[in-house]
Amino acid sequence: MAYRVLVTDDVDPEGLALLAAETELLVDEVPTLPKDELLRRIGDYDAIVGRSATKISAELLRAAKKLRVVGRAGVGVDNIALDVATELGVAIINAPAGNTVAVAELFFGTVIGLLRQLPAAALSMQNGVWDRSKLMGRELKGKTLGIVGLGRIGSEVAMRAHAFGMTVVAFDPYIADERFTALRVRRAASLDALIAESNILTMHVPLNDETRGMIGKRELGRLPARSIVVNMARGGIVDEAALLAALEADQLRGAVLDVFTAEPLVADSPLRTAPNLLLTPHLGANTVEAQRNVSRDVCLAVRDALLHNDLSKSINVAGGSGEWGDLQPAMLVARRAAAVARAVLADQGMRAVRRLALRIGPDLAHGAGPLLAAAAAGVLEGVIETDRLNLINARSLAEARGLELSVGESNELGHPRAIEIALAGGMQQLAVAGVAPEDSKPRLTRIGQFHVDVNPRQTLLILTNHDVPGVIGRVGTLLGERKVNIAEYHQARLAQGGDALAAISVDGAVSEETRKALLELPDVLTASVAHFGAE
Ligand SMILES: NC(=O)c1ccc[n+]([C@@H]2O[C@H](COP(=O)([O-])OP(=O)(O)OC[C@H]3O[C@@H](n4cnc5c(N)ncnc54)[C@H](O)[C@@H]3O)[C@@H](O)[C@H]2O)c1
Ligand SMILES: O=C(O)CC[C@@H](O)C(=O)O
Repeated sequence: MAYRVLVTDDVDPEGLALLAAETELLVDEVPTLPKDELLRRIGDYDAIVGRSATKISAELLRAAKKLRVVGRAGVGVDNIALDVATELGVAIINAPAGNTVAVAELFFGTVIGLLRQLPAAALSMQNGVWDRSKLMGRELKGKTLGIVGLGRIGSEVAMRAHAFGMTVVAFDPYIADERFTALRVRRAASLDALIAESNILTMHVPLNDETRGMIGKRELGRLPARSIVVNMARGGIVDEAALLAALEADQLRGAVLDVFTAEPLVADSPLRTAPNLLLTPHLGANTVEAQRNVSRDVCLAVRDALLHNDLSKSINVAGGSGEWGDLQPAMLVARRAAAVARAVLADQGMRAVRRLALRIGPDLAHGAGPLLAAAAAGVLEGVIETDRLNLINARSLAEARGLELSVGESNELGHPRAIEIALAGGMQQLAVAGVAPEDSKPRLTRIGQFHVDVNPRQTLLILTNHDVPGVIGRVGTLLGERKVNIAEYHQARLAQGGDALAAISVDGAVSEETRKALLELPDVLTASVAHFGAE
């Protein structure tokens, strides 16, 4: 099966060649498309790869009936309707690391340019002038650099700032003290405290509700006199009108903006003529090296998502780390154990599951997010009407139906790679457990109190019966007569002569008629069927 990939914007060819090399991928490269044309064409594609110029709106995502993956050749995903993508099960993949150094270098290039008046100097030389006295500059050495956001770019800026002899202070409540220490950066107690001592204040945070307008009139007024403000993160983090007013009032030494609330910046924007404002047209990531890096990173991840269902690079699959391949068998157990628990409870009359509690052994703790998503998908499989139930949207779809989800690590499951799903609703509860060893096939090991040992393949039939002679034979004969091939038959009992449970793995489907016929057999008490979706 071939997948179609639409590439918009200017994505570096090195990454695109990796996509084009795959016979199962058909790549169409187009320039940045007008909104309406993109809307018209998107329905044909399984994936779209682009940069910040292409807006992946809710409307576009809803029109993209085949879309499985959005690849963003860069960091910021503020051009993508992330919630809608998650709801629809569309993977969002970005390239978070490849352009970090490019932004950090542009920071020093522009700040030094501003401090040494390089744009004015270059212009004066072009105009035949030789006036050195007007072009007196300032040094970075000894100045205090205040960094808001000590993530990838903030860290690279901090490291380089030491080489210039600057004092480096940062505000980032989400970063641990150890990271500050490792970077030799002093932690500011608050944003206000950082602002109060920053000769140069630079923003390296994502744009979100917390950071929009973070630096406004009040904050600009609290900077030391003649400070510099830099925004290379996203337009809107520094309030443009307040910045303009502060520059016009000569309250600041200057500012650098690489990003704008509306891009491209309109030709007659007052920012273009503001004093001491150095503007660049969103050039942070515009180096040959950075574009090659992000293009390769995103294209490899899009390829793996489409061809190998590897969603480990997808930012909307919650909280997975480590090897995706290593988690696959455990995700299969989680999904199938949940489907078994749901099927058995449904036959006991409990259809409205209210709680799903996942417990995992310590060796699977790194995969808690994807495993919980897999379990949620197992509960919803065959129950909800959607053509795109997957690891991306399973949790949000389950929660939207009022299902409470929880996950915890446990040493009491008997195996470091064990998985237990407990479903509950009303007074009823059922736990189904399994293991996903590294060196053998995944197995279901417990259904309720019964210990079983069965590989959950296409369909699992779960029977309870009186533990009396002849039941296994009668069940086997009935299934044989109905051409249902048994792959594994595992009988478990709690005590001789009491109740017993059979976990029967069969090839193909088991019809409702066959299930009812099984219930008619002497000594069979219940019969449940869990049909598993595609792996
Ligand atoms: N100009 C460009 O071309 C360009 C290129 C790449 C990235 N960017 C932008 O730069 C920004 C930073 O990118 P990054 O790769 O370093 O991201 P990152 O996720 O590595 O770092 C962001 C940091 O901000 C911190 N943070 C979040 N909210 C905060 C808050 N309210 N107060 C203080 N700190 C907060 C986070 O803890 C994190 O450490 C993003 O907005 C990204 O879109 C711009
Ligand atoms: O060049 C781009 O597409 C934007 C780069 C940058 O802002 C990013 O988010 O990675």
